[in-house]
Amino acid sequence: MAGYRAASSCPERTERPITSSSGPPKKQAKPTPFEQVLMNGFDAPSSSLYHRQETASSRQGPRPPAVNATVNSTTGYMHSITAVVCCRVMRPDGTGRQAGLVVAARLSENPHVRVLVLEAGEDHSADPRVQIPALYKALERTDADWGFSTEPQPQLNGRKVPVNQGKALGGSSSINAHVFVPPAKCLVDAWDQLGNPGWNWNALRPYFARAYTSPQVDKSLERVMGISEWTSRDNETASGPIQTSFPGPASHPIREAWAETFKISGLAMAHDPFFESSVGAFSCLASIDPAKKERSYATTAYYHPIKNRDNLQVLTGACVLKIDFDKASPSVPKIRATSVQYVKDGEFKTVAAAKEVVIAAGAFQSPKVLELSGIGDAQLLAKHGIDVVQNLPGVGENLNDHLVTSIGYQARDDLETLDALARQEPEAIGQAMQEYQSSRSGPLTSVGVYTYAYLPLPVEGQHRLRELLDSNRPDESQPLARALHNIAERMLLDSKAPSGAYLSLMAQTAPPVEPGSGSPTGPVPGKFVSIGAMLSHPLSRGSVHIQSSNPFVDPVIDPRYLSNPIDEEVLAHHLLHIETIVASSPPLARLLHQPLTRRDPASHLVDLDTAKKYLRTTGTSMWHPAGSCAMLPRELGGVVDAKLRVYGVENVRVVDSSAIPMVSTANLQATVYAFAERAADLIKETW
Ligand SMILES: Cc1cc2nc3c(=O)[nH]c(=O)nc-3n(C[C@H](O)[C@H](O)[C@H](O)COP(=O)(O)OP(=O)(O)OC[C@H]3O[C@@H](n4cnc5c(N)ncnc54)[C@H](O)[C@@H]3O)c2cc1C
Repeated sequence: MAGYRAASSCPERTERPITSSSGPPKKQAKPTPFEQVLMNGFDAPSSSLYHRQETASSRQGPRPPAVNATVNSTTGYMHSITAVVCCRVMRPDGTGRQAGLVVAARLSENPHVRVLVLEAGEDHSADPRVQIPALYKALERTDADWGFSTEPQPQLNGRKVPVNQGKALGGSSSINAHVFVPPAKCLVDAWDQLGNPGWNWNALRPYFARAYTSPQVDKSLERVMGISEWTSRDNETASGPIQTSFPGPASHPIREAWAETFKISGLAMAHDPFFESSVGAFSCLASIDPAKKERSYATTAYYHPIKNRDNLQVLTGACVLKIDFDKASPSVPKIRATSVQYVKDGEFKTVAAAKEVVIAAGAFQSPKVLELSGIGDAQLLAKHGIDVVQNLPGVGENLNDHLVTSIGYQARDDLETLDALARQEPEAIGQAMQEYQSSRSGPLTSVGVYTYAYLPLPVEGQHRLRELLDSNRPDESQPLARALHNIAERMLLDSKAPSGAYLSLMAQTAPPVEPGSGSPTGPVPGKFVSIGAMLSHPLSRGSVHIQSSNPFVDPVIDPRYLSNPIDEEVLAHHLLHIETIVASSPPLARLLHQPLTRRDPASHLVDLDTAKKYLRTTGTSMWHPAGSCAMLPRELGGVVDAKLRVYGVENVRVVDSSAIPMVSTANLQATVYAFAERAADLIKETW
């Protein structure tokens, strides 16, 4: 560790001394008592579907571990194992992330395999903010969150966008918003078309069923829940560890109104979207245990039931620094990982990797672990004085994420919404707390997102889009961009393929506000239904790279949102479509105050230009970064092959959202669970 640069020589933005924590203090890290959380730490879902605006005072990076000593010990845990040792590095700071725990749980089913998980964060499963669904926003910028932000985004008026990532056992699944939705079939099939044989919908579908349990629904409720016309459901097969439910009150009128509204335009989802997802509207699931009304996630569902296995060790507060390798030589044909360096409790340690290292540090930090270990673009590594183990320029590239924004409409007075909680009204909080404590009911049982729709590009956008597709076709010098463009072209012009994912939220949201614009800056009086649209399959590609060889420095995250003009055009059309649906469709419009009243006057969209302007002002991350260690052919910039093995290295894999080459159609967690489940099978096959 002596080689790390002194703090003062590194950029001010993220560089911190490695001997002490710096930067503004975070919110209290210790779980607060239930009442205190509600009264003091509650940041209601509405304020909140999307992030707060980045401000100087809100920027708090992860606290670096206090490192005073240079210790290089070998734990011995991975030594002299009889059969296989999988040192699973669930990310450099630990192994508790979402995908990592799935793989650890599945691999350790074999008693002859010993698995070590290293997770930088702690186990927060007893924290009420993790358990109680509506409190997820209170975890932002706490010790359970890495608290990253992007570089300024030119297409978003130069804004830095907050991009949270869970720093906890269970990773982002411990702080996420619970929405549990599958990708569309065409999206998963596109992974195969990009050169990943066998990664298609038919192969992946059984792994969703292995990951989650589909809830039973009383027949008499199916109509009001908007699912009575599903010809098939995933109940028969889906019985995995993650418990799911239809969140919120079963008979909330938004469900039926939403289903009816889209049915009128021929866009009802004909079946359970986990069965065969295409286009249409549906009532969505949440990863909330239907009996306990608590978060069900990687830690509680995959790890807790097996935590006493003799062959599984999980270390929290263990931040991975780098992987050590035996370089290739005439006697060693391929580079081989030999050990992993990490820091825990201020001590540097090394653990031998007898079999494999599985990196699962998430889309922002798996590239960081590889680069710090000497795997990445040779020029970048040389710039930071890191010895090149494998020149792999795709590491940290191809970052893609969902951009989202929403429009808030004033609701009818009798509609149940979460706005009073969003405003932190003491009476509403007291009542919600009482309901939750006494009967596990009421507004704290969900985040207020009950319905989704996967929709194709509205017809009126198709002509202009064809022109844009032609004029922005990448040439042959950009093979990955060209391949993605060809896939997008097929999907965007196909009425059976979604390009936008819509959701309803029973509360107002507080998107970023431009000074002097006249838009409200915080929660306003009244009840609201917000309708959001996210860009399902972005073409814009960004990057995430180290900016120093010091492992305690944040990576530079630049998603380059909307840098491809096709993305802006597509999402602007979907935003306009929200206005069309709401204005012209009685089932949904009947739930809203008439004449329609928008929370923010700037969201009154009249044409494509106003929609684009609103998007640039308010667009933000939906927290679904993917693709930065992409599973792709090496000549397309791939980092791992279709068995998730890092190119040129014998025994290192990446299994997490970073390996997913194109982000899911909507929220990512269900896809990550299925991806990790399949990865575990692929790993087992080779042992
Ligand atoms: C605020 C928020 C809300 C979200 N809401 C939803 C939602 O409602 N529905 C949905 O489907 N998806 C949602 N997501 C996205 C979803 O949770 C993620 O896509 C998914 O959890 C990613 O899993 P992963 O395994 O790739 O990475 P992660 O779950 O982020 O795991 C990475 C892990 O690696 C650890 N780590 C990193 N570096 C190191 C290191 N050097 N050493 C040791 N450990 C390290 C991290 O601490 C973390 O635990 C949300 C995400 C966030 C952040």
